[in-house]
Amino acid sequence: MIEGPEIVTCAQMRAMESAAMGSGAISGLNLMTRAGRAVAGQIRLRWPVAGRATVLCGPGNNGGDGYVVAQALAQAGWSVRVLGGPPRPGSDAAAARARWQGDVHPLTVVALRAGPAPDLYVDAILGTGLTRPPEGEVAALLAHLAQADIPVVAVDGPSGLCLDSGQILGLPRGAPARDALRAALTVTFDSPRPGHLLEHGPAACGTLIVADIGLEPFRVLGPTLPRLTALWPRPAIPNRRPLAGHGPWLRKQQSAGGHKYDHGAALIVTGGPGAGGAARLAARAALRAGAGLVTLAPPQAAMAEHALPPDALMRRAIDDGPALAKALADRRAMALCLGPGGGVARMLALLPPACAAARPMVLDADALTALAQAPHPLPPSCVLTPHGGEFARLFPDLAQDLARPGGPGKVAVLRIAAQRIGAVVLLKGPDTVIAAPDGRAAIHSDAAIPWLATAGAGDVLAGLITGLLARGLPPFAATCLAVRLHGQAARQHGPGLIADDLVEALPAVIAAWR
Ligand SMILES: NC(=O)C1=CN([C@@H]2O[C@H](COP(=O)(O)OP(=O)(O)OC[C@H]3O[C@@H](n4cnc5c(N)ncnc54)[C@H](O)[C@@H]3O)[C@@H](O)[C@H]2O)[C@@H](O)CC1
Ligand SMILES: Nc1ncnc2c1ncn2[C@@H]1O[C@H](COP(=O)(O)OP(=O)(O)O)[C@@H](O)[C@H]1O
Ligand SMILES: [K+]
Repeated sequence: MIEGPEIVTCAQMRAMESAAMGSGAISGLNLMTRAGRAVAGQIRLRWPVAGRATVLCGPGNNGGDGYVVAQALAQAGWSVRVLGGPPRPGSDAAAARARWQGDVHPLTVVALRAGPAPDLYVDAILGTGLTRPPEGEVAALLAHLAQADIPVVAVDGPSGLCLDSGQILGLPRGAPARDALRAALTVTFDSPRPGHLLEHGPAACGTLIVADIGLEPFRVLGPTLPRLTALWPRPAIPNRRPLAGHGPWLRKQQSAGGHKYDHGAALIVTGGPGAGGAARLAARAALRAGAGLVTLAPPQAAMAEHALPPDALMRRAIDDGPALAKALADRRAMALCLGPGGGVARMLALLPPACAAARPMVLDADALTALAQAPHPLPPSCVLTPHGGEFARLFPDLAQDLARPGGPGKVAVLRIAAQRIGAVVLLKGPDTVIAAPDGRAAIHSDAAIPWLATAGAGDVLAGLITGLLARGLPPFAATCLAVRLHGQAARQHGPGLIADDLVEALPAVIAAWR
């Protein structure tokens, strides 16, 4: 299957920790020691010359990790100053604090300012135990770290970032996180959490490192917790969970024979006169994805506009619903793409026969608006690719949940959307989230490729998915692979990208991944 490393929620992480401790094989203090030492190791890798560190330790286990970091850095010759809040008596954090041989100053801005300026701060104030927006002294400390021109290393996550939703608690959703803490480096444990990759997460975390602390044997992902994977970034997790192979698909080895029809055919419906560009981008991408035959379907009045390169594109006039139904009676018309530049009225007319044909299908742009206006049962193997506005038209109640601070977060909302509509749903944006009706989900962070937000990029994505569907890839896998190809094409091209470049960059991406 085409999947990336597993992402675990905070609750799953706690369940793994409990399972590990319950097995008797490892204690909480052991785990804390591994976690803290992993952070110290990453610091020493990046700052090889021992310097000064100020470690801020909160009252919970995140703070406990912090005392271990302090001890490990001090042993390596660092000059370490520790600020700490009182841990719960008898807790692992209290035990870790007792092992720290130096002073512990109060966890206050006054104490922070009283010491010499360090070379780096270690933020071990709050991790997965964050339950409310930081306020008072904690909020003041975080504001101080955010403004200081000194690198911050975050333990598990920057304090204040919800590691499930990716929202900085206390900031309105979607608000720029300019004044919030931005770590230079975040070291988390076992697997990324959704919040490292969603919303404010990527900017707040800086470089994300995932350290193995030996929890793998205690992975307790029951059937009620379907897989959530990271398509990008791909954190280095030592010795396990390599990105599963998509090479055969990229090499076109899955097909039974060598004929172009054996590689699948796709029909890309275009808009009326003057509105064919979006569908052309989608069609070119479907060809690059390896579909054997791609046909553009404009209305008769726009046919002449499509007598353009690439000559590899076929054309077939489709004026109305009956004409589409006739075209789809040809068994070779394998997969369908409806929406890019399509026009809402045309999509309203074509959606019913398209759904009736029960072919693998991508609905994008105007087809999504049409579907919102005239809800229609979808056939199996459908993929919907809305941006935020289209999503709100299709799922107004879920869009409100998404916008609510402290709400359920994108992954949970997308899972509900996919199950409700019975199709794979991909929500585009600076983080792309994909969910299938059976609960499988994936995240691709586009935060590092802002130049991908360019007109037509979504059309290319719709075409890529259609091309892979035409070749027989199941909808969730086709969508995940298309998103990875799309993102990597943007990454390899770099700034200055226009949507046409994405299409042309695909062969190099495929060549590198095969
Ligand atoms: N779960 C696991 O498998 C492991 C967890 N470890 C560490 O343990 C951390 C989780 O520890 P905890 O569950 O103790 O949680 P935290 O240490 O993240 O925070 C819990 C404490 O912070 C308080 N708190 C929550 N929100 C606050 C706010 N806005 N302002 C002030 N105080 C606030 C809570 O009341 C509680 O006292 C992880 O982030 C990680 O660093 C590691 O030791 C290794 C293994
Ligand atoms: N801020 C961003 N950073 C990076 N990529 C983004 C950002 N916003 C949107 N994208 C990506 O850009 C593409 C835009 O798609 P879409 O909104 O459908 O545009 P269009 O309809 O013009 O093709 C999607 O792949 C989306 O994930
Ligand atoms: K932290």
